Amino acid sequence: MTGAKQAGGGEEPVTLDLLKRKMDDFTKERDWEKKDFNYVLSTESNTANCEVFSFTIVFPKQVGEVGELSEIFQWKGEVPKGLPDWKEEEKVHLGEELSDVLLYLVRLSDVCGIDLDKAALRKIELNALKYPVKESSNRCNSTDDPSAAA
Ligand SMILES: Nc1ccn([C@H]2C[C@H](O)[C@@H](COP(=O)(O)OP(=O)(O)OP(=O)(O)O)O2)c(=O)n1
Repeated sequence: MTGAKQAGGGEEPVTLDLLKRKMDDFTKERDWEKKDFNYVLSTESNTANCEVFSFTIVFPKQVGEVGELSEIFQWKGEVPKGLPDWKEEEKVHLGEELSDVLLYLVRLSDVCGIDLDKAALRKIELNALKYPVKESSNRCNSTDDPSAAA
């Protein structure tokens, strides 16, 4: 990934943590936290640490963004890697929709207290165990989808 401009002029590498912080700032600056997640803070002493929220906006909006992303590929048929035939503005649009999905995902995991870096790395390890190289290679030459049977 490339870098993001820092206040001092240097570049900070783009990480999930940077995106998380930027989304948090974005939401706080606009006072959208309550609106986004409809926080309900308990007033009862025995449940003082109870902080609940419902996904009134962010989760449905993310699902909507996935819809917008899939719409870009509607009627495109099979597309070659790197999208060599696509116009520059189509690629820019694709980048925007991919980013919307990523940013909402980062925000959702942050508010849920999920360490997405850790969870994703663990999932990649689990995937490797589920689909051992020996039994899963040459998938492209096969009409069977080994993941369907797993
Ligand atoms: N409560 C919100 C609303 C928006 N965003 C940010 C995350 C997304 O990257 C982007 C989504 O903005 P829009 O809802 O305006 O959606 P689009 O950018 O897709 O515009 P449109 O739906 O008009 O194509 O803004 C956010 O963080 N929190």
